[in-house]
Amino acid sequence: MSISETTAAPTASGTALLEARDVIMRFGGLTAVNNVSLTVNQGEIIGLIGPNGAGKTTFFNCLTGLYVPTEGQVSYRGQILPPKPFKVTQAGMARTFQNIRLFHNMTVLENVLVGRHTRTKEGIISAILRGPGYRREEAESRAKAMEYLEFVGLAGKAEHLARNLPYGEQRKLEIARALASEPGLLLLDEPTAGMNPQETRATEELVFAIRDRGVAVLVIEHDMRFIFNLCDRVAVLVQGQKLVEGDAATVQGDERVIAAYLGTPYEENQ
Ligand SMILES: Nc1ncnc2c1ncn2[C@@H]1O[C@H](COP(=O)(O)OP(=O)(O)OP(=O)(O)O)[C@@H](O)[C@H]1O
Repeated sequence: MSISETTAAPTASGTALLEARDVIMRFGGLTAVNNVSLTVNQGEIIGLIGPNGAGKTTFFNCLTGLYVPTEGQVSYRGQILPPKPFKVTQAGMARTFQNIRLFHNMTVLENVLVGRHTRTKEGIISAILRGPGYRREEAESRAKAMEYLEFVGLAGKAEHLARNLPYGEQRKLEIARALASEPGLLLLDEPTAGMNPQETRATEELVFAIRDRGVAVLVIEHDMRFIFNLCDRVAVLVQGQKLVEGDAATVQGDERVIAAYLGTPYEENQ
């Protein structure tokens, strides 16, 4: 499928990477995402928060090609993305999942190698014949994969089976696998779910380090301390709609956000 051109809007903070415009996702009579637009620029860490069932994961699925939005448009670096996860990864967006999706009976290293397949060129015939091109590429892939494992702190466990890693390390492995596709934008769906405070702090550092490598990050998270420490901007989804978007102080001080989290309607003239 071809990727068609649109115009990428450069912004004050840098080049726009992801531009979601007026995205709507309906499941029968339920509008899970209702007209949401969001831009992520190069060098940014953007947070997506909202109460349970607000539509955050559904929006992620629309961005990453798992769902075809009912309406709206998603582009990356000015190219409209085809709604196919493989094509989205190839274009430069990688993600992790709320419910960890690793190949549990494969080793840690093999899991990262799977993440590299969108960046390898040698075809299936070459792989079967194990020609020189394939062997060279395989060696390069392994070296790169080890580099990503080193980066997330799992190099010492490269030969362990993924299923034997503690939960927090499985989340790190998912991040290494996503990074192995060399994305420009990484989408993290609840990266600290199930982590203890120490692991959460380490994940915070890891996300900063990812940004410092030149990868922008869009992150869904329920841990507010994590989000407000980390993010340049935060968008709040409530019942499928974007209620507020701004820096930490703006969002934290917004009465409507507080009301949405407490489950009480906010009256405009209070
Ligand atoms: N495949 C689907 N079919 C039908 N309804 C769905 C589907 N996926 C999500 N929904 C509904 O869409 C709404 C938004 O769900 P979603 O999982 O996106 O919310 P969320 O903000 O990610 O929630 P949480 O914080 O609990 O993960 C919910 O009402 C959910 O039940």
